[in-house]
Amino acid sequence: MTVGVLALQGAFREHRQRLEQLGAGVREVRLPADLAGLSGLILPGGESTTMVRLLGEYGLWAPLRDFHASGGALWGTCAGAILLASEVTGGSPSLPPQPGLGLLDITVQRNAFGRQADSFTAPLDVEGLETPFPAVFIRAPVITRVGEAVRALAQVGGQTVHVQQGRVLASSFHPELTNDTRLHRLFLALAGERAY
Ligand SMILES: NC(=O)CC[C@H](N)C(=O)O
Repeated sequence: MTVGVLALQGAFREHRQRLEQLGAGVREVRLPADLAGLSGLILPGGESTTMVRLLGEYGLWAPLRDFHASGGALWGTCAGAILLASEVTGGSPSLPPQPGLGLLDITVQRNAFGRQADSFTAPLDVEGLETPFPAVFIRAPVITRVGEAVRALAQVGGQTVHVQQGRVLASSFHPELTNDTRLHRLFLALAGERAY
């Protein structure tokens, strides 16, 4: 089984390392053709406005939606979670709303923890894990609305930060920046359910 990491910008190398630590085959994805034969794809953290622009330049919007429709698992972390959302808030009021892939029925608010709590690490209780996960938040978004089909799996201070809808996972934090590989392992299990 091979999984991909979207490698346009951001923390894709760290995701790659975690996946390789677990023995998974990993491919960096930059072009539509790179998606062929993958079981899952991680969209990393970074800067979502930049990634939105690059998705257009590399012609990836429709291929990513097709990848999802054909059963590929997706996991967006931080900026990647913003890319997956059906609605994005928290951008500049003078700009049109930032577009998303719309593969996850959530509203996500960018930079939601404000300046004072710009970056922090919190032990996070995640449904499905026996002990807390050390979650690193960096100018993180929060999920302010979850659709009926979406399960909220973790919260910080009453804010939802980790969700699942079918074969799509999204996390507000950076799971690739710690040595804890449990969430990557769960993602590989989800991706492995794809039949080839
Ligand atoms: N660490 C991150 O991925 C930050 C996300 C960034 N604030 C954005 O809106 O895209």
